[in-house]
Amino acid sequence: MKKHSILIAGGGSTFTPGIVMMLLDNMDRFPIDSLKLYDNDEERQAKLGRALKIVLTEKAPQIEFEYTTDPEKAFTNVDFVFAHIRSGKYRMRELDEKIPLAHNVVGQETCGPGGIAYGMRSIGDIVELIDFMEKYSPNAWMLNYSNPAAIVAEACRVLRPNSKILNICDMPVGTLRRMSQIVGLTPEDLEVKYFGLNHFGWWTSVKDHKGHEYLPEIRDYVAEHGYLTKVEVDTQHMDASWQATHKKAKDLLAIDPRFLPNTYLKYYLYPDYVVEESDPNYTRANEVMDGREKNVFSAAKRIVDAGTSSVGEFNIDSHASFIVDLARAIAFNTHERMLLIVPNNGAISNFDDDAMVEVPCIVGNDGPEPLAQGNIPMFQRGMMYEQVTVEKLAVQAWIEHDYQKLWQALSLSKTVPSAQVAKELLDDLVEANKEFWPELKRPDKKYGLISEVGEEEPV
Ligand SMILES: NC(=O)c1ccc[n+]([C@@H]2O[C@H](COP(=O)([O-])OP(=O)(O)OC[C@H]3O[C@@H](n4cnc5c(N)ncnc54)[C@H](O)[C@@H]3O)[C@@H](O)[C@H]2O)c1
Ligand SMILES: O=P(O)(O)OC[C@H]1O[C@H](O[C@H]2[C@H](O)[C@@H](O)[C@@H](O)O[C@@H]2CO)[C@H](O)[C@@H](O)[C@@H]1O
Ligand SMILES: [Mn+2]
Repeated sequence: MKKHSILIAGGGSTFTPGIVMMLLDNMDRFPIDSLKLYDNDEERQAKLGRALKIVLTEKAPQIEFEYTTDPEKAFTNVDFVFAHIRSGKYRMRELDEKIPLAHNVVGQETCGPGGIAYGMRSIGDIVELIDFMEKYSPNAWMLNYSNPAAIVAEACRVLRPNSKILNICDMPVGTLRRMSQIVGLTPEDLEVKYFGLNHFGWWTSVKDHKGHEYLPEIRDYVAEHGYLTKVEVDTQHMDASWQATHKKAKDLLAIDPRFLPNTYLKYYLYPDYVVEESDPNYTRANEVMDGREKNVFSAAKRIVDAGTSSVGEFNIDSHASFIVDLARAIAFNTHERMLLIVPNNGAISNFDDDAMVEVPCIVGNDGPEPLAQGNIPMFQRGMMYEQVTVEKLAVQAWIEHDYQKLWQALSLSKTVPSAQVAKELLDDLVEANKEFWPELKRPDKKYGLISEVGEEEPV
């Protein structure tokens, strides 16, 4: 079996150790002979790199391993780039969440104004990674988890339409794992139909391989418990805020019980509830910094201090298995069925061809072949059209350095109550993101000012 060479870009990510452990666990079905880490933060990456060197020396000494901040060293001679960078790191994620909340608007990593702000930081960094890959390993594939995946995917479609990059999300696989537990099966037993955008979609069918439809049974469960399962199936998402998110799915189901909702829809359908439930002084970024980040980096430190991997725990989960399965599907032409973010091109027949949608695909050597999902109903189509336009406007704003388009993107987001709030928020986000965003061209003063209440002259 051919052995592959993997680069993990964002080597200092909290998800890097899990993916490395998953690669080691899959050596019989996806053997590798070289593994490299690349990050632009030398110190952060070295903390994990030193620990992983010990793990690999003990468990798979035949794999060549290195970590580097040099793009040429990193991207040369690789078959796959697994990318999961966080432009602006947790410091900026915290602001993406807290700035909107200060305006009583949803504060979330990938949805609403926070997601748009993060997108404006990510686009340039992802394009840079693609360009490194194409320069140093022109035949490689990039499998990209870096968020916000919807905006990143649209930017790739527009800016690098022929590049071998696949944008992916672990939410559908994580939720499928929950669904399979609800009906007493495993994810491998089930095959789904799904349509939507990233973090914005619906399951229309969940069948076993004999064709039995489980959606009604899962629906009955979700109507009562959301996706909260009796036995925790997820090593990452035990935190209170995620439990609340899984539970809230029951209210997402209520608005259209024909389909099973993606949990992220809560930010669009119940934004007032989300704001009410949020603590503007302690958001998910704080929970992650105090939880996953501390756990991963302290496990790494224990390994480095002891000089052996037997003292530290790195978890593997569906996030890691999905990216490894995807690489294997491409490498060995397995034609597995997976949910990916791809140009629509008719997959959803009554939706725009040039929208980046999330649908099931068959994956082989040539990448994904999207499966037709047919027509979608008016309610979902309307919501998706609004949201995809937000994402497209944000990408155009980045490309054209256009303040007006970004203001439009924020105003159109279902999470933002008015153009007035959108503008106040945007001005705070511009200020916070000075280091990262392109400088935006301001609107024509003659038209671009909002009048204060009571300021209008009588005609
Ligand atoms: N698509 C999905 O479903 C999914 C699931 C989980 C995580 N993610 C994403 O994975 C990424 C990593 O998440 P995390 O919580 O582990 O973050 P993290 O901050 O722990 O790791 C990100 C790493 O990227 C590095 N980095 C930032 N900009 C870079 C650049 N331009 N070049 C190289 N390295 C760079 C940082 O130094 C950091 O070490 C985030 O984008 C997150 O949103 C996506
Ligand atoms: O708040 P975070 O940083 O913990 O996670 C944000 C990410 O959440 C989703 O990924 C989850 C996934 O839904 C869950 O099933 C499990 O596998 O863990 C994942 C990561 O923690 C989401 O899909 C990502 O886009 C977010 O970045
Ligand atoms: Mn995701």
